[in-house]
Amino acid sequence: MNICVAGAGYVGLTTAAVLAELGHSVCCADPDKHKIKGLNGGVIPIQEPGLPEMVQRNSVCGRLRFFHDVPAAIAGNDILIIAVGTPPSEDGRADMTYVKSVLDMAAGVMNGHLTIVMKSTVPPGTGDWADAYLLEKGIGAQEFDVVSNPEFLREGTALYDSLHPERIVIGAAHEGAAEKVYGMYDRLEGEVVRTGRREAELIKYGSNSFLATKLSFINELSRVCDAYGADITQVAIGIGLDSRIGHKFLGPGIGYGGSCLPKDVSALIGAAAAKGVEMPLLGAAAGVNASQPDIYVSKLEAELGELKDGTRIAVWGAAFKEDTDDIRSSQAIVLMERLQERGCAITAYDPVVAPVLPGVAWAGSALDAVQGAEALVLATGWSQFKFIDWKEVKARMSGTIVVDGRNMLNRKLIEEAGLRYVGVGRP
Ligand SMILES: NC(=O)C1=CN([C@@H]2O[C@H](COP(=O)(O)OP(=O)(O)OC[C@H]3O[C@@H](n4cnc5c(N)ncnc54)[C@H](O)[C@@H]3O)[C@@H](O)[C@H]2O)C=CC1
Ligand SMILES: O=C(O)[C@H]1O[C@H](OP(=O)(O)OP(=O)(O)OC[C@H]2O[C@@H](n3ccc(=O)[nH]c3=O)[C@H](O)[C@@H]2O)[C@H](O)[C@@H](O)[C@@H]1O
Repeated sequence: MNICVAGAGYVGLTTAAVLAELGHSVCCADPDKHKIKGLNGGVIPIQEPGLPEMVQRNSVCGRLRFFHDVPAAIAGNDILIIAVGTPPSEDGRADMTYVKSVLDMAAGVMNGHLTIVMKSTVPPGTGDWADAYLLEKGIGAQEFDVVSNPEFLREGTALYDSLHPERIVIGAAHEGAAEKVYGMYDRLEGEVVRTGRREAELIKYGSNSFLATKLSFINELSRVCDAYGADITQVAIGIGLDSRIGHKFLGPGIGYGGSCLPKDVSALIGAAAAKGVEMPLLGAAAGVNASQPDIYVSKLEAELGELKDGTRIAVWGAAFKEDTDDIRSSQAIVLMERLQERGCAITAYDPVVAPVLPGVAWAGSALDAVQGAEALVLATGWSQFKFIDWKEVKARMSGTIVVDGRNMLNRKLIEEAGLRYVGVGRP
């Protein structure tokens, strides 16, 4: 199939590479000239395991090409995948500027039939709105279909998730349009869920909002564990053994971050409010998440006394989770900001994220970051932090407190090195 993917970000670039890998002819288009120039020179703008090799393989054989002239790239293809950002606007609802800009570009070059696949995460009703928008622009109803095909990949495992999807959701107004979109994925094995467009749009928001709620629930329960001296890791194992609940997403920590969970929670609340529906449960999940970094500040204060000007804290991790360079809505950054507000002198280290926060010193290694620190907080779960030499950490720190914000470190090794281990929801 001849496919144009609009957007060369996390989703667009991954989707373009995977569809080329599946044998399709793919143009990936993005108005960001710098990004496209880099991609044409083999520079991958994001950190995603396996992506550089897949892009290279498919570019060399001509199945994957990159363009900054988006309308020209759309013209002549029979499928257009929209994979542009839908960031939160001021009122929390999804900002549809970029989606609208792709529709405008497509409308200018449509010639023959175009199947427009909405892969960006968009509010319920967007498919209907896009139909109406194109009709208003004078495009005939027979010239296009708009199909909802939400994306469920996770950053850090994007290629695996795209090649082994648990489900492929296709929301279409009629069977022919759904079949066309399924044709892109017929070599994949995920369960195909065919729905109407609004249902597909809500499956996406519902999934991310449920995950966010599950995380806020376990984080809230970890606060109770802290209060009662119980171990949340044992509690989570026991809860998760109920197959109706499951173990995944029961890892307590610093709260959820990233470009999607926080934004999709507020976008769903906003979409519901637009129809007069309140979502107090989801609002509470967002509230728990917003206050989760404060739990860490309190833990530090419980160990060090009141944090004051110049208290030296080392923070390991800045990305919103491990194996990505994405810092959008990173709770690690939020924590650094809250510590800065109290006057702490922070030295941070992340294996891939470059300095991002004014006033925070950036170290070249995890060990350099702890030099002279009164306390260390692990904020992002990079696996390399598990294998650190704790005796060396102890030798370099001026204090002894290690706050394991992801409950992933080996407590015994830390204590044997003469350091004090403080976990989340652990006695
Ligand atoms: N990042 C993720 O893990 C996931 C994201 N999503 C959703 O996918 C969508 C895209 O997200 P990301 O890839 O993270 O965004 P991103 O911000 O990484 O990339 C978006 C790209 O779209 C480009 N763009 C803007 N206007 C354009 C236009 N008119 N034509 C072509 N390209 C244009 C931008 O220059 C940018 O490179 C969002 O709706 C997001 O909610 C869904 C699942 C996973
Ligand atoms: O719509 C999206 O963009 C994507 O959002 C999430 O994927 P992602 O943001 O890449 O990250 P997750 O792996 O879901 O983690 C989200 C946050 O929750 C945190 N988390 C996750 C799991 C856990 O047990 N505990 C925990 O604190 C992570 O550290 C991270 O900050 C969803 O998992 C994807 O299915 C979805 O496609």
